[in-house]
Amino acid sequence: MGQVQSRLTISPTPTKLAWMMHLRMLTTMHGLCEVRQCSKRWKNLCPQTKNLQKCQMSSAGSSEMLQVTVDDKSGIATMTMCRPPVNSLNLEFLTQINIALEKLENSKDCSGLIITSKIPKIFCAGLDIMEMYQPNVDRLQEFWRTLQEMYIRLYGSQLITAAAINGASPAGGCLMAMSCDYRVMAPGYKIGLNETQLGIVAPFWFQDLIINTMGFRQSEMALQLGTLFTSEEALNLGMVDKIVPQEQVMETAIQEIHKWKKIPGFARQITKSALRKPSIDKLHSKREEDIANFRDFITKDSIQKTLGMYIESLKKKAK
Ligand SMILES: CC/C=C\C/C=C\CCC/C=C/CC(=O)SCCNC(=O)CCNC(=O)[C@H](O)C(C)(C)COP(=O)(O)OP(=O)(O)OC[C@H]1O[C@@H](n2cnc3c(N)ncnc32)[C@H](O)[C@@H]1OP(=O)(O)O
Repeated sequence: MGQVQSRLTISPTPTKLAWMMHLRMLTTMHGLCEVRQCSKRWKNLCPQTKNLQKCQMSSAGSSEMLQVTVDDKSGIATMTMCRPPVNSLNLEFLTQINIALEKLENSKDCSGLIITSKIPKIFCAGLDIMEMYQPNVDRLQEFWRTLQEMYIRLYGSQLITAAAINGASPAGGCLMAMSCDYRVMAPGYKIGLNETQLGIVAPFWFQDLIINTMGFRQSEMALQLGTLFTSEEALNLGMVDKIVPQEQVMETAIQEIHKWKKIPGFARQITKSALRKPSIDKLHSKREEDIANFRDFITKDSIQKTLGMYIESLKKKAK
């Protein structure tokens, strides 16, 4: 019974049309022709393979930034991020993630999704800071819309989603992990919404997400202080659900999804949707306003100066 899951499919609504147009515009603007080709290739490949379905999506110039595999037997997909050096989320990478999320959501063979990283000691360093520093304003706005899209897709996914956090996960990396249903983390890494430490502000939907995850009081402290928690602290706060040794992170995520799969899918999905819909609807209703706020905030001289200094500090640290 647990295996028979009905899934909300993306119908050709105005939202879907807008999304397709958005993707088309991106491919034109940023030369992402390979993304489109690869997403076609994904469609063609999957029915032909027998057991492990493998999809590799790459954008022009960089191969295998995102690897997606679907285990035919269990229906569990694994999305592995591999964008060196630190899996930072730029426009192209986010676009690939969104395309993959859409495909998996619409695939009748997929019931669960694990997000993880191939880069040692890093889950995801959050947004690519270079997208926000001395930006082209059109691209900056597209970048933010694409991040909103990722959150809407992942937090609102009908799939059972788990983050296998096998490395550092600050800011946007934490957003991605908290958008999943379950988080398993290796010990000794940091996770949290550290935006204020960079002199920037986590927008309302980041704030809603952390509040939904670990409650108001702890969130207001964490958000104001921009705290990066150790894995152990994050476990105590409910930001992550389990800590296991590094080499057991993936297997634990798989086992957890199997556990969730035993619950009748329709009941689980309706419950998830009821719990998460208010936050998602809020972002939907304020989407354009949020993009304008982000643009106006990021392009302020004082914020550009702060970001410049932060980039310098990261570079110095890296030397
Ligand atoms: C009124 C308000 C209205 C609206 C809202 C407005 C605002 C803004 C909200 C914006 C939200 C932002 C969310 C974010 O995600 S911001 C990004 C935050 N991320 C971080 O702070 C992480 C920074 N990185 C690190 O802490 C470390 O790099 C990390 C722990 C991930 C890994 O450490 P490690 O020692 O392994 O590597 P490093 O030597 O530090 O780095 C290697 C190279 O990678 C570059 N790097 C690191 N992080 C980023 C990044 N996020 N983006 C781009 N590049 C990054 C780093 O500079 C090194 O590069 P090189 O020097 O080798 O070239």
